[in-house]
Amino acid sequence: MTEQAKFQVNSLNFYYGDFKALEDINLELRKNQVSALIGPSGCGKSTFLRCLNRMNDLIPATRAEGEILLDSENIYSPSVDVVSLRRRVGMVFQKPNPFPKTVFDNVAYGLRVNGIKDKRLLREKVEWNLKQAALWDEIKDRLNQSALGLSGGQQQRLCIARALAVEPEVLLMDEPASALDPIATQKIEDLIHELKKRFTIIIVTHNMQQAARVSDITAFFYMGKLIESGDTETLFTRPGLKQTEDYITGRFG
Ligand SMILES: Nc1ncnc2c1ncn2[C@@H]1O[C@H](COP(=O)(O)OP(=O)(O)OP(=O)(O)O)[C@@H](O)[C@H]1O
Repeated sequence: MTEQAKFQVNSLNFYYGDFKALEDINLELRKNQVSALIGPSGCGKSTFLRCLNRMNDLIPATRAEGEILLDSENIYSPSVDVVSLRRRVGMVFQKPNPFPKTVFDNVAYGLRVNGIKDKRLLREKVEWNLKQAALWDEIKDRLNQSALGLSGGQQQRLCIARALAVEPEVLLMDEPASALDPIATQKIEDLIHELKKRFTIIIVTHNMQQAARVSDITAFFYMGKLIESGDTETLFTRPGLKQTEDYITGRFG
């Protein structure tokens, strides 16, 4: 594992029952970088992303082989506490999924779970995280209103604030902007750019322009295999393999 690596994935296979959804994945994901996972529908991007915080464990009859090192510790080793793993490796989903609670309570939720009771400290932390998610200015007067009344883009940034509140080290994002309009998408992309200074970010996207805009490295998956990965600019301008070139130029997928 290199000095810059946050995750080192070695010989990862993943199965849903008898179906092998990921085959022999080897990949380094670096600290304070944005890594984009691209590839046609069904190629295993989301499955791979969900391996990184063992969210797939929640799906019955699934099985992982190989290892995923997070700061040198295999997250699949029996001694790993999955709850604390998921605290370290937070996740934001495609569809914004705020709790049916107030804006304030959505962000305060994880803080309270972490044992913070002091009202002033809670308020400070909620404000800080909403600022981190570039949402504070828009909604500071609506903290006590339902999160469900926010726009889709605001809800997604609220979900990011909620994920950040538990102070993760890594943020997994599964198509975080695919349900949003171009302006809200731009805000999420700007935010990703800011957040990578403090976090390691791994994003699944169907949008290749978005991968090219936001990521430092890109990994191209096809039918459960990692075909090619590397520096985003190089991958998009001088891909090493014909399969990658065909995909990024829109010849298939
Ligand atoms: N819960 C599940 N049970 C069984 N098979 C699954 C499950 N989730 C995904 N798969 C299968 O695993 C393969 C990879 O799916 P995955 O969702 O990881 O692909 P993806 O690249 O993220 O696709 P998309 O871009 O459409 O979201 C597919 O063949 C899919 O049908």
